[in-house]
Amino acid sequence: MMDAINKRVSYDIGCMKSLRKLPDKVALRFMDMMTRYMSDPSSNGLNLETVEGAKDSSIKSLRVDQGYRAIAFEVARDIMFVHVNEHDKAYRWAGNRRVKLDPDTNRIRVVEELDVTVVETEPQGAEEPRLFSTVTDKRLKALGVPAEEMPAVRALTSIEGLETAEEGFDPLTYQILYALAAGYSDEEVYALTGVPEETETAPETPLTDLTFDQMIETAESRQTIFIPEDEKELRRVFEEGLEGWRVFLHPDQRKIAYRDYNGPAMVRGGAGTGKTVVAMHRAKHLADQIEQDLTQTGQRVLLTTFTTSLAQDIEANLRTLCPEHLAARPPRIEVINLDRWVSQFLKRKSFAREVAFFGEARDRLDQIWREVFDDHELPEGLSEPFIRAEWAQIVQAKGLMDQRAYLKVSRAGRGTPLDRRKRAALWGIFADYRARVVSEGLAEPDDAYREAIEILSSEAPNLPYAGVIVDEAQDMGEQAFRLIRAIVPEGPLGDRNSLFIVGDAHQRIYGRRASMAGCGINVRGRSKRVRLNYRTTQEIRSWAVSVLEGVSVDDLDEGSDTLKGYVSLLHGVSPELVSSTSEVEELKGVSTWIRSLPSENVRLSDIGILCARRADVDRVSAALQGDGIETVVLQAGADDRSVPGVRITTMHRAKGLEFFAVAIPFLSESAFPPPGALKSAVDAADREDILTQYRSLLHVAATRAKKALRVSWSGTPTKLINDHAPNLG
Ligand SMILES: Nc1ncnc2c1ncn2[C@@H]1O[C@H](COP(=O)(O)OP(=O)(O)OP(=O)(O)O)[C@@H](O)[C@H]1O
Repeated sequence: MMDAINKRVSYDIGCMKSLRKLPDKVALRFMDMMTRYMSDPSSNGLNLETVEGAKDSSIKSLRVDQGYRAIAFEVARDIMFVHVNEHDKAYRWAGNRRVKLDPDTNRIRVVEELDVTVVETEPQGAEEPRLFSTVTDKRLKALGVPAEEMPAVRALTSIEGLETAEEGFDPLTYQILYALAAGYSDEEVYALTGVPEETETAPETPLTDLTFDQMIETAESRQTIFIPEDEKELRRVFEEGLEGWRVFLHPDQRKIAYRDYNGPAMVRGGAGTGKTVVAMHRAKHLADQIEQDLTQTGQRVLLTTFTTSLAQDIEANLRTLCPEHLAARPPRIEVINLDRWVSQFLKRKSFAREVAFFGEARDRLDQIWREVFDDHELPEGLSEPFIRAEWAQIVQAKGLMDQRAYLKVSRAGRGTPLDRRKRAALWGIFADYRARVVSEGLAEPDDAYREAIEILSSEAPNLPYAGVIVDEAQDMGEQAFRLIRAIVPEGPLGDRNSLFIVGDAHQRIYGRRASMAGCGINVRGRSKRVRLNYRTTQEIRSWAVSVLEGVSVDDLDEGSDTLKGYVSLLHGVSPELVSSTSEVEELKGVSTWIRSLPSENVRLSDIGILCARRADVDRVSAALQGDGIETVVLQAGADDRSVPGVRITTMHRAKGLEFFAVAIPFLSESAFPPPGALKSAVDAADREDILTQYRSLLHVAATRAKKALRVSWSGTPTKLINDHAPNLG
């Protein structure tokens, strides 16, 4: 007999789901027993009893209270709970179950060995069409359905029947069957379950050799099995309800987050594929390493984003995922948006100039440009907006400090060519502008980044960062990445686990662009893609993708990316595309749509109305309020969903958020892109860039919707809505 202290307890997703159906007091009692056992196994031993007549001798029952039993498998040092139910039902459930090590899917499976004759005599009637009658046994097996479950699969006649029978199936089998019933192709089912296709190369360790305690730890098993690290984590997961993602990662997500890399790594993936979740788990993994390795004491992980609101959301979620790392003194994880990090760093270094991120300081920069333009003659054929764009997109983005560098620089991507003479003339203007900015005690954000890079390179201050994780990488420019590289430079001992970069260039909405290689960050061979969309239905996703049709998108490095090969976990209704005759009618339509959403499932705070322009936000808010609908205009800072009201905000601010239902109004030709945006285009190439940016913005807005999307315009719709999008005639 093994000592109780050495037992490891785990819970499969079926156990968690069965608990949710029981009275609270039973679930609480079970939680209490299990957390007490975990905190002190020797004084709170688990009295596991053999289940008489069970097919599998490792199946055990545990008395939760007089009327309820939990069912577990006890194999060597592991106790894996799989079900909790009323006494008789629990025993009946346990009778035919077996635990199975399944090398084909690299998982622990819990299967029911059904007596075929029992299935045949079920009352559905022989003529009733079977749900999977067109799917062969061979195909089901290849997708990951174990032979033992085949009779039960064959007996199913409808999706509803499948849903009712969920508890009867192994959790992975259920996922496969559900996807098949919903019409997924085999390749899509593989993406969903993470089961490797047969053509993939065989793993190094033959999986057949794995024992139960090794098999339960695979990334695949852990898609459906939760192994708590301590009683605090167990309590958190029980208490928070089944917030699936916190514990049940997709195998690809787990493999990407929980491993070592010999250098910078990158994760790409379309909207809603759980990139931010991976970034959070990565932070936890690195912080766990810091905690366990005494030589790293005092170190921390920097998790940085482009926007403030995303940093706040991530910090709040990390407080449930790994509160101990944030509460440690000093904390083992720091979450902050990069602009803020730079400001704080420069302040500590007594940088005297004010960084013009927004507001009055930015107005002051506009004023300086006006003064400079008054004092200089513009080179022939070049406009003021062109010169300002050249400054921002070339000189500042690339950190050019002298004329020589500017004369040599590649201006790839800029439409209007500039010969040497024009460049020299322009440099005179740029140098004057820069001198005036400095003498006014101001700095542009790119100046601040450059300054910080210089300080880091020359002083090599001993920053406490063991690694940096970057979310929303697509919106960060070259200087930002040079800075990130300077925060954790490659050291004499190498570059292990230094940088972890997460992003999606399809969602680039601020016009900045950097290539990793160009910034000294080599991710070659360490670049991964996550493909399963957890947020948005297949129907909404494909509409959102159609908006980007024909646009070529980079992979945040030197290559290109595509939105092909993604799969959504959910199916639903197609987006509603609504044409109105006037904006008043359009807004009335939005009110009616809000009222038509099922109020028993959808809180007002789960509805988002997303507008291109700030001015429209207030207009929509006033109109909805006029119709008696409560609204909340989102400002900076985290969104507290317990405050009631439909959320109204800009498409930019909505980045990183998600809503059950989203409406995007004012997509008429004259309003989207807003006329002002295109007026600032300095040449044809710039105009193309702006259009792409607005396509991405619409893509971002549409992919905030989980289940329902309503897109509307009055008059003629914007050209950015693709002609062959669904429902558009
Ligand atoms: N393994 C998982 N199981 C269940 N839900 C998940 C899983 N991974 C992510 N999710 C959920 O999917 C949604 C999208 O995740 P997340 O915000 O991390 O995606 P993202 O790729 O960063 O999206 P975007 O780029 O659009 O901002 C969230 O609701 C998240 O909780």
